[in-house]
Amino acid sequence: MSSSPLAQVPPVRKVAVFGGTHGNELSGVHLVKHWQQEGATEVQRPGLVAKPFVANPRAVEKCCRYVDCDLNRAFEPVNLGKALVESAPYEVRRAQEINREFGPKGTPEAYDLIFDLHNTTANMGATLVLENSRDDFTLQMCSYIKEALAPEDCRVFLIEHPHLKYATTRSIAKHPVGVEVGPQPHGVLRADILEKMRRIVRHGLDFIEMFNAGKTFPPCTVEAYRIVDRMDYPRGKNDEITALIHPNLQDNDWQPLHPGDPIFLTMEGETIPYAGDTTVYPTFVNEAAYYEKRQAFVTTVKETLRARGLRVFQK
Ligand SMILES: CC(=O)N[C@@H](CC(=O)O)C(=O)O
Ligand SMILES: [Zn+2]
Repeated sequence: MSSSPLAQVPPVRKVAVFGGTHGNELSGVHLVKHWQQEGATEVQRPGLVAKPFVANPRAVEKCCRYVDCDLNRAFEPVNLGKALVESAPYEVRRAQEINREFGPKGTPEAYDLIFDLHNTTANMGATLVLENSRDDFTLQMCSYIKEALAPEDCRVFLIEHPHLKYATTRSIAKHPVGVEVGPQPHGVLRADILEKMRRIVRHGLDFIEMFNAGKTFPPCTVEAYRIVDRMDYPRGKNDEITALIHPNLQDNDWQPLHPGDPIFLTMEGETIPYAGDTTVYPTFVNEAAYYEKRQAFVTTVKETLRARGLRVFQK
């Protein structure tokens, strides 16, 4: 009989909670400003420091996603390393500042963990966005958060992919965790959505506290949805969208989409079916911010991720 070896991971002491990576996603903006004002007592735990931080203050001030370019795509090593000219986009300059304070990305000095708070107009509920399917610590934390929120759903969305992955703000941390909660229109605050986000962060911090204190976590599995493709809207002349998300698909994030199921509805009333040849799980269905990215929804496949048993490694 063989047992999977225990993952021994250094303590997670430098933690940040980012809001306003997108300035019009208001749950994270509001929570982070609140925690900054009340002295961050709600996010402090013995054995760690959690810093609430507004990632894109200029976009927050204007209540828009970004000023020059999407901050949550700006953390490519080439961007972070390049010498800045006067005319560099605001978000590229901001990415370098953030990388200096919380990174540098990929170095031992980097923050241990960043929660990056986002909202979506899609009906995704509570979602944890992961970048790495083999990070035992983060998977164990997701498993803990999912259990703590049950019977409410909390999905895990995995953006690990050879070319669909994007260079997120949180990717400068050793353990990046995106927190995506919807549906909420951008520029709007909803108490139910904010509360879900708040509970995820609190449970996540509880987990980190227990881990740092020496608790051993047994091996676990986490059901995840791995990104496989992006689907654009049908487009006509001048690149105009010629069909809308079909009512059968609208609000049905995470529900199985079978070959031949309706995905779009044209202005003439014609239904456009899904042309793939396997069942997929759509998400980010009709996300407002993705029209400009030519993305009507994302398709995912379900996958069971395995985490080894976990214990803190003390030098
Ligand atoms: C609607 C939205 O902004 N979603 C995020 C997802 C993430 O943080 O990974 C983004 O596209 O950056
Ligand atoms: Zn966002």
